[in-house]
Amino acid sequence: MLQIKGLYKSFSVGTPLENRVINGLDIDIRQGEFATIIGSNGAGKSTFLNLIAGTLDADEGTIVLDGQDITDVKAFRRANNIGRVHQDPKMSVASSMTLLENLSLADAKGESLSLRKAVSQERIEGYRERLKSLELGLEDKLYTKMGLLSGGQRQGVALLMAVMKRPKLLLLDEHTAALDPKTSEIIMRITDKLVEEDSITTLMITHNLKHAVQHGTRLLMMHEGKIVFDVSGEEKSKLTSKDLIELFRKNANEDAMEDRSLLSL
Ligand SMILES: Nc1ncnc2c1ncn2[C@@H]1O[C@H](COP(=O)(O)OP(=O)(O)OP(=O)(O)O)[C@@H](O)[C@H]1O
Repeated sequence: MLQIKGLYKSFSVGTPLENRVINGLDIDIRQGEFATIIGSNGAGKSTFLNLIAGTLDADEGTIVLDGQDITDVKAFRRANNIGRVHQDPKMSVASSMTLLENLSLADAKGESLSLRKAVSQERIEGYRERLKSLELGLEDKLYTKMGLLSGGQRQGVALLMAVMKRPKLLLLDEHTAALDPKTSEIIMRITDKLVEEDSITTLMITHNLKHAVQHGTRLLMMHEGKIVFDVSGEEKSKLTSKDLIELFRKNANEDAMEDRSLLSL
């Protein structure tokens, strides 16, 4: 489904601040896989997702999504097939617009202006049903501005919007990191539900080692711009947070042990 070969990305090239962030990364993600991605601060996780989404251009390498080479495809075109949720809700939803306006915008993604349909009562009822299934009390808030909703409610809506057009790929960039532990569990339950409903191929960056082992079908550890550990299936399901700390010790340097990953067990 997603094949990445020989990916490189550096910042500030040719200056004393040159930073080689992605260093020959190869990965093949199969259809329907849900991979959690962990790694110490600065390992290149967000840069990796930015390169897939096209918000950053790769220096070298190829990215193939569902058989199509998208390496040179612009980010706004890739967005037709790639849904994304960020840590900051402001990057995924329009805070000054109502919930209904946000949902209808997501619903119209990829359609030309002339083909966009008016929001019918039937559509509104459809949105209400989907919102109800999130169990976040959003079904009666269609005319509320997004900025007035709680952080958890906004991330729930952001997830719903990201999967609304059944994307080929869903990218989650620490989408629960800004939430309190209880709300973060609720958002992870919703994540699992939405991903499973449509078998969406998903990549999720997390600093929460418990989430990394409890969710998804595959786990990837990044270090210095490469995948240094890759486990799936039964092996993944047997993995514990403690095993991950051991793996950090083995695969990363001592600095990695100091970072906030260990605070989120
Ligand atoms: N647009 C950019 N311009 C310059 N440097 C950047 C840019 N984006 C990322 N970097 C640098 O690349 C390195 C890796 O950053 P990245 O955000 O990918 O790491 P990460 O693994 O997601 O870290 P964290 O867990 O802290 O979010 C960092 O040193 C960062 O400062």
